[in-house]
Amino acid sequence: MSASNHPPLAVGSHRHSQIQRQGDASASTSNTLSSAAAAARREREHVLETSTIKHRSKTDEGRWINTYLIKKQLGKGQHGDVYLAYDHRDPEHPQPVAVKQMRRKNKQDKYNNLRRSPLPSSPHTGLADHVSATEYKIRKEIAIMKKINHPHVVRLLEVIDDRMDERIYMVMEYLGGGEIKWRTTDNEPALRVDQVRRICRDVILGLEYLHKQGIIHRDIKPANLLWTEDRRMVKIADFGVSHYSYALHSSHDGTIPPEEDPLLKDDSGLTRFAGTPMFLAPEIVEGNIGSTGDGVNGADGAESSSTLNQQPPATTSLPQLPSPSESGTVTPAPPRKSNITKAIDVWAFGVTLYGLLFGKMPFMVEGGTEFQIYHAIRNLDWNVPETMGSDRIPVGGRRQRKPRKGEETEGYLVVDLLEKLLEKDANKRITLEGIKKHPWILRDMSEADAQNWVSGTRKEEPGARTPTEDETRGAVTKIIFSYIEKGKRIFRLLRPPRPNPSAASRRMNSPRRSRSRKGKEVGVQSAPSMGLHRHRSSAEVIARERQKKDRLLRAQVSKAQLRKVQTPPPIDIGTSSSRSIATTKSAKSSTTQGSQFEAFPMWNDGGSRKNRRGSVTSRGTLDSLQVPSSSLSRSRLASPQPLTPNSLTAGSASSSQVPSPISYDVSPQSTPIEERPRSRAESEAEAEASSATLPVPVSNSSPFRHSHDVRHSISLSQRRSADVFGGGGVGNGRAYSRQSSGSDGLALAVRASSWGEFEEYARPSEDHTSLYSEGVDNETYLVGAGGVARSPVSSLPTSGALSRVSSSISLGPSALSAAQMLLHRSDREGGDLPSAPDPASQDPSILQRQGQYRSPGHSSVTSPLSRPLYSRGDSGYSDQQSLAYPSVFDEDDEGSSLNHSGQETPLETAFQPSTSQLYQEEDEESSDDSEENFPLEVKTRRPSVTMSEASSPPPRRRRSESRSTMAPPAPPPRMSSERSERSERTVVCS
Ligand SMILES: Nc1ncnc2c1ncn2[C@@H]1O[C@H](COP(=O)(O)OP(=O)(O)OP(=O)(O)O)[C@@H](O)[C@H]1O
Repeated sequence: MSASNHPPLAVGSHRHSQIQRQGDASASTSNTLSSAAAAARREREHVLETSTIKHRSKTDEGRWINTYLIKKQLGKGQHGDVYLAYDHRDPEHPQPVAVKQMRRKNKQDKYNNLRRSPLPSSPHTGLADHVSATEYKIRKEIAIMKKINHPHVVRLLEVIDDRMDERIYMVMEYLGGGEIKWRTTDNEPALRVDQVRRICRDVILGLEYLHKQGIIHRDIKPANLLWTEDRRMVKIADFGVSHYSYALHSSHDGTIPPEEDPLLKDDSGLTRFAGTPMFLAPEIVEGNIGSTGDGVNGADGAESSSTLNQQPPATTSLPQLPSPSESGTVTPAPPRKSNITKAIDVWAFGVTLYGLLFGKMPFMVEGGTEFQIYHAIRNLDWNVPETMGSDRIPVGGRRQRKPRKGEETEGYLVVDLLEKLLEKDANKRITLEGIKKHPWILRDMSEADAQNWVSGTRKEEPGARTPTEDETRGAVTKIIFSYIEKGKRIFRLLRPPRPNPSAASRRMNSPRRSRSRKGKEVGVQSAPSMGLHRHRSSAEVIARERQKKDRLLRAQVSKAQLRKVQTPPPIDIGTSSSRSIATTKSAKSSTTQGSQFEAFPMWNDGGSRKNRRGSVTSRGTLDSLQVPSSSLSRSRLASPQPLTPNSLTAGSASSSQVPSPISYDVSPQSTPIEERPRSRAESEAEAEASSATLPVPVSNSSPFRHSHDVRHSISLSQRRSADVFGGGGVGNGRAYSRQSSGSDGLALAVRASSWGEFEEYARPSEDHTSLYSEGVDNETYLVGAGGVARSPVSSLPTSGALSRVSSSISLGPSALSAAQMLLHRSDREGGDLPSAPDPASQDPSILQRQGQYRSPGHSSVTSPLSRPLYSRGDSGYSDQQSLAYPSVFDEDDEGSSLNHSGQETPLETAFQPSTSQLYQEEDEESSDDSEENFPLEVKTRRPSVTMSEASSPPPRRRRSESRSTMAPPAPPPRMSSERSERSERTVVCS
């Protein structure tokens, strides 16, 4: 990037920049738009916190995460990848944003099972303590960024933190100018001196604001200073190692800061040695050098920084420091919080200024190790080249005679400022206030501007905000509630059907039944809840279970009777919109003609949407049925009758409409009522109405059918089919859930028994509460059957394999006998039971797909419970087969079939892979992105050195200590001259 390409830069102050912008009539429309958008964003008071990923898809345009269309990779840091995305909240004017996506756990977390030391007093300490070290850091970064609102600091706009997702997404304002390029490939300065000055002004203002907020950035360097798109302003980015100091915050005006997020105040993860080696202040590196026992600077790093005041003469020959291997064990110095002051940001700013002016680092040691760099930082003096900036302004040497007042050269002023910035004694180092008044910074400012500039930024910038009380509970509270919420959802998913006619009919008839509750209960009450009530007393549990057993036993008997009288006749409705699997792929445009329609319409839904445990039954199918208003009367429920062709009309056009994933904000007026995107509440209400009015073809003598929502009955059947027989629902054919890939008859039956056919046998191994229970360790998270669903690890065996293992291990003899009973019964009952047409039988492509594991004799199936889709002889299907189809289990159920508008998502979206597969794809995709699209744009950083004392598990440290006493550790890394940028990476060590 050549400096001459830049438009003239505004003077660094925000105010000045604005003035200049106003005067710049030639500003492009896009710039105007983007600054208007930026202004609008600035007005946004609070950082949005989104706990659910409702929409995730991959289209030709890019990847979608909720409202964000992710376009290209902007950068790659040690903490995550940053992408350019467009916020389509306003589809007319998508706004560019930067989305940083970070994994909650890195490999080290996964294998080391790191635990944070306890948080300070907080009611939520226990849970917060369970997050991984990486997630803890991410949350800290978020907590810090949530406090920030300043024109010279990158703003956080939204945090998407879905506990079911392995990643956390930080949506930030987009800075289109990218990182400051401070040197050319020839190691020459890339910027003019006046440009450097303007950058400095911006950084000073940003830093000043941060310090007043009690935030020490700790990683100031050119790479963390980003240009706005028009390159008129620079903002400070990357708070990955930043530290919030309560004392610093309160010291500025003597007031007690408002209640802060407990994470902010928690210093348990504070590492003294964090930042980028080349930019580390002497007071930070001193302990590191001292701890090597090299005898140069003291042994323990605990000496006062004032003892470093002696400035050794500049020299090119460095004393060779003994490597840790020569000096014995490396004893990490205890963290000295007192060293972590705002002075370290001032030092790093000095190093940055030096780099911008001269195109090199002040303490660069050609070919030296990091230890030698630290030694240079602490002990050696710096020198200056003859010229500075790309405009090659003469400097005049390091030691200059003081000119008369008013006759100072630019070179003299620069050196004077650098002297004060690169002062090794932190106590003597210039402060930000001093820097603001320095003549070089004030140079070329009018007196009025200078006065304005010096009078400084207020502590609370316009638009700056104090976190609300809610926010103060912030990240930690979020963790808890999201755990609880997800837990509740799982509970609902696993709750068994309650065959209590009076209660159910009461529920159905109650006008006060809340919509949301209706929506959530639909189709989810078929799994056992045994073992889920962990916190109940055992007596209570036993009593409850006994009652439940009795109830269920009665229900079983009635169900069996019920099945025998239940024969839904096929109904041809001509142009129904029921969709088979074959229509799935082309569903965007298709309206299936003349297909058969069954009294169990969802059976014909055939994979047109995700058929997964706990999901709402087909919206499309329900939509397609326009039940006459007469049938909407509740009284029909009391005496349900089979559907007749006349009672149904096809409404396929509306149901097959696939909305744009971004269209949920479209106003109702703009689209016909049937086609307009619907809210979730609306769709739930509709689904509820449809299901409530669909006559159920059951005998009047069955008291239980009345008590069930139709969707309950059907999705229960579907689910049982899917779960018991290791495959998709009847219509779906293949919609695998993670827990549904049993491979042999007995295993299948075991799973069936555990899924509620014999509900007294719970599925302890697949009990989802184990995922979320507090006492679960990382091992369980990773290898537990359910844990796979939320902690996908590529190296683990397939979920099917895990499920089988866990099932067979954890179910005892009683469960096995129950399974055998089930098998026996399914064999016995299979022939007598009513049949529903298999969509596969109507669709050759499905037959072809299923042909590998399904005998033609099974082309017609009955209630999935009564007649297994796959007989014992079929012995399920292999994991390989299951891999051929996407798993749809772990998508959020709100987002699985309905988008924000409540409409069905495009079918490709609905039939999307599991989260882990998505991750894999995303990984592949990100590498693709970086390789194909932006080979030159991606900045790859080397991973940091992490020697955090706080985050290292003690036993491991002891082992490494003992190892290091026995065998010499590897020599320290060499700092090569060619790869000097290595020193720019961020390190986190204590
Ligand atoms: N808001 C943004 N707008 C544009 N680009 C950005 C933005 N934030 C980050 N980037 C780009 O992404 C890169 C990495 O981002 P960031 O520094 O936040 O990640 P990191 O993991 O903390 O990296 P590191 O700690 O190694 O510096 C940046 O250097 C920058 O190029």
